[in-house]
Amino acid sequence: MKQQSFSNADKPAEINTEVDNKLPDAHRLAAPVTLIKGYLNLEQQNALLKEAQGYPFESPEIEVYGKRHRIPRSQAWFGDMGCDTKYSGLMVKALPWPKYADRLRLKLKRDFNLESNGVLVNRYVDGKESMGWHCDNEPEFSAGSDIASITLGATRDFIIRDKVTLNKHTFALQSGDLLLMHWPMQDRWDHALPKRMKVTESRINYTFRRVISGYFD
Ligand SMILES: O=C(O)CCC(=O)C(=O)O
Ligand SMILES: [Fe+2]
Repeated sequence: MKQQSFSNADKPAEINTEVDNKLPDAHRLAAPVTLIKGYLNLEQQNALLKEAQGYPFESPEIEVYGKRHRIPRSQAWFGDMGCDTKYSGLMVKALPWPKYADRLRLKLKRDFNLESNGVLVNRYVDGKESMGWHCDNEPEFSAGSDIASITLGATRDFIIRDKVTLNKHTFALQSGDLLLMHWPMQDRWDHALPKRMKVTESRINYTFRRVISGYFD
């Protein structure tokens, strides 16, 4: 596979996870997200967790500053035909939708009119696995579309950071929670899932996205 530029998420960034609550409210931009706690019930969570055990997760090796290392998590991409993407700088062809992931996509469409044609699934086996600061504004993502993020398994801190003020908000995402990242959040804010060494359980995250079909053809 041809190696291309790596994404910021895989740079060994220093992650300062301190929440900045010092700025008065008037100096903060409203966080362009909506958090829906307990969006999925236990039955729905379990069906997805079971299904995810069969996903073909991959943890590609990439080169960062001349050194090869595997990304500190594993990932799988499902989508409609032609809805390919890139992650960690590598081209990824869409695999066909698994049953429960597709049902969840339809539920998001019904509940929020969220249009998605692909989902990136990330698996973090424990708190040593992580994702660095980045934003999801790749050119293959359709303008004007929100990204829906679903958490299953371990509770982990998800941090968003204003690109200009560096003001941060932390969300302790729990199993079943939904976080909607509203367009154009990706232009104004970065986000990260920092290491949490005390976490021993695994976490699965689904981010439903809308990509431009045939972008890489
Ligand atoms: O695991 C998460 O909550 C974040 C995932 C993420 O930011 C991404 O897949 O782009
Ligand atoms: Fe992201």
